[in-house]
Amino acid sequence: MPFHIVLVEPEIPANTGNIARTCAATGTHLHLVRPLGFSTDDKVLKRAGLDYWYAVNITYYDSFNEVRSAFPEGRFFYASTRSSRRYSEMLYKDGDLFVFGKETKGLPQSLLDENPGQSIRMPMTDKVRSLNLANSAAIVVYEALRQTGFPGLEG
Ligand SMILES: C[S@@+](CC[C@H](N)C(=O)[O-])C[C@H]1O[C@@H](n2cnc3c(N)ncnc32)[C@H](O)[C@@H]1O
Repeated sequence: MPFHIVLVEPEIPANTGNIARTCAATGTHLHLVRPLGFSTDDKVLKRAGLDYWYAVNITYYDSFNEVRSAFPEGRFFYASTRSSRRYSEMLYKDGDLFVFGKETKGLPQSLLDENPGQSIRMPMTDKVRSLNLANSAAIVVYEALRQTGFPGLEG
């Protein structure tokens, strides 16, 4: 079973394009929750995903609840700078879903409150407020892949 990256209302096309490329490279499915801050025809979006779009399994939703409904048995992990749990402490398994917030505001606090124990954080210095969204997604998915032995990947 693949891993899943869920982007809630992403705003910057280059980030989503970059994440799409990571998904193509890792066999991870990409889920985009509207509204998006860009058109799916956006040139920056396309360029950031290079010519790998054909290899991305991508689904669109009108709300995060739709994603929850599509994966009733899914294990959701919420990446947030407001979490106190280090991302590498969690034990991931095939089929897990990783949820990321929008670039300006992150995930709604209500989502984190409704899912206690399921949020994760990448440690940082106190010099920055957050990591870049695309970098965050790559860090988390590669940790999950590392833990599960990089199934289906070469090298
Ligand atoms: C640019 S950040 C959002 C910044 C927002 N001001 C906040 O504090 O959440 C976009 C997304 O990247 C992820 N992210 C960035 N840095 C992170 C970190 N250190 N730990 C966990 N997630 C992070 C989160 O999913 C966040 O919603």
